[in-house]
Amino acid sequence: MDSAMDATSLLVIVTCSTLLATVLSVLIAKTVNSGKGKNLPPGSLGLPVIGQTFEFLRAHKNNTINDWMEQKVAKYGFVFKTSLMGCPTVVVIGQEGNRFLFHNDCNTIANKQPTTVSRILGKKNILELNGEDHKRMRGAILQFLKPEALQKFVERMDFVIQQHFVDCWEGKECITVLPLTKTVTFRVACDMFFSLKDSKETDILGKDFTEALKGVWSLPLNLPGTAFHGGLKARSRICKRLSSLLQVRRGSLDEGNSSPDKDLMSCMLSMRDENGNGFTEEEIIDNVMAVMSAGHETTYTLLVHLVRLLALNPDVYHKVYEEQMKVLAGKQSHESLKWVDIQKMKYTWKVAQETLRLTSPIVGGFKKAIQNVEFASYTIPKGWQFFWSATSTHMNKEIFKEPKKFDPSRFESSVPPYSYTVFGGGPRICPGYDFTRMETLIYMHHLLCNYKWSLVDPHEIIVCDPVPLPVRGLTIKLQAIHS
Ligand code: HEM
Repeated sequence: MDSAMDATSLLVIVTCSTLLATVLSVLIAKTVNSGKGKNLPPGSLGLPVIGQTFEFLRAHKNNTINDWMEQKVAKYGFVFKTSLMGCPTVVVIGQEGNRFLFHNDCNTIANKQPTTVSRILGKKNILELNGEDHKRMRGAILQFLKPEALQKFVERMDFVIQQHFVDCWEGKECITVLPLTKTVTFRVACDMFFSLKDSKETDILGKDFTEALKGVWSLPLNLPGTAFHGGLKARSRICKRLSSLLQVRRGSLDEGNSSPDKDLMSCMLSMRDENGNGFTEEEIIDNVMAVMSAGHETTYTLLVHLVRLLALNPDVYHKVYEEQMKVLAGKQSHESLKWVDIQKMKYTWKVAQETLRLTSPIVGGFKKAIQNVEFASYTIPKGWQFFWSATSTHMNKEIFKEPKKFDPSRFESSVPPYSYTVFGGGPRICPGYDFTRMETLIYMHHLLCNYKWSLVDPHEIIVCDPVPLPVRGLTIKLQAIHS
């Protein structure tokens, strides 16, 4: 009964809001066309708006977003207007567009997230902040994520990952990669961000995070049974748990049993601005949640595709294997990896970069025009949103020759600016780059040094929900290496 009501109200709300959005878009389109810049290529504005959003979402889900974009580009060029999520949108593809969006000041073009982001991750989370507030919070997060600070964590991360291989891989002939990478990356995050090591507790928190993230990727409809409602409930459980962990971290700092560089929470608790003011509990909790959400799905998606693409490309696998064996040869038995070892894994990181180019966990992002802006001689009116597409730029054959081919050697020389945007760009470029690199390389080292593997289904379909992943989680056959 409940779910029938939910479905009906959902349909009514979607229909009403899209009708309203259609009317608004047509009105706004008229405004644009009377603006001082030349008119934007029509794209599809004015056609039934709901169709565009559904087409976009369907293409995203089926992992055919690049084909969808390619068709639009062939028809309208690299800048065109359409309507996505009920909002008039300018899609901008390519280096010039990326440069324009990443470097515009926040009084002209601001970060824009769906309302679900602030409701689930909290209104103080970094993704919601602009200007000075954003700078201050980003500075604090980078204090922990910058390479100089991360170096101290290599051994700790190495320990969690090695333990994961012992617990979940040893003695198995077959495993499914996706749930395991999800667990290990979450355990690493809990240890690094608030020193939580208990695996039962991290697994409970992990389930709540998964539910909260489903709420982020849903319609903001707070009715029992909806993903958004479940997400809000998960958020309040997470906040309760993070709040009690915060008291523990604060207590340890006050008693002198811990230091500010122990984990992200301790680092944020210890920071003071020039007036001696620290962050509030709300700011710390919202931002620990934001960092975990931004860093978790993205990283395990990369690991799953690395396992997949190495199995499909034996030549590349052999080169990665050689590199990891060289690193291993320089170590004492059971000695943990060090920062200097990570720096030796250059080819393995190129393979990861190429994996990200082909299967970017983030297809692109939305921004919003705060006032009328000019781009490529077009006037884009205040209130419109922009969509920048990472994956379409990555598939541009002018920049990446044979773009569909898996070829890590393209990263042997530097790629042109604003063409590889897997981590975004400008003042909001992903601050988790070095963390991702470190975790990925430690994981690959232990995988390559201990196992050979093959895919049970080399043709497993990839779907985006919301990140691109093999639909059945990528089952592999394992063979232990006794080195
Ligand atoms: C494969 C891994 C990852 C990918 C592909 C990725 C990608 C991105 C992208 C595209 C953005 C938006 C940039 C923009 O708007 O210009 C972003 C922002 C962000 N990422 Fe990552 N990310 C990854 C891993 C991580 C990790 C491991 C962390 C944390 C440990 C992290 C933390 C963040 C944060 C906090 C932001 C918001 C930055 C801001 O608004 O200033 N990310 N990431």
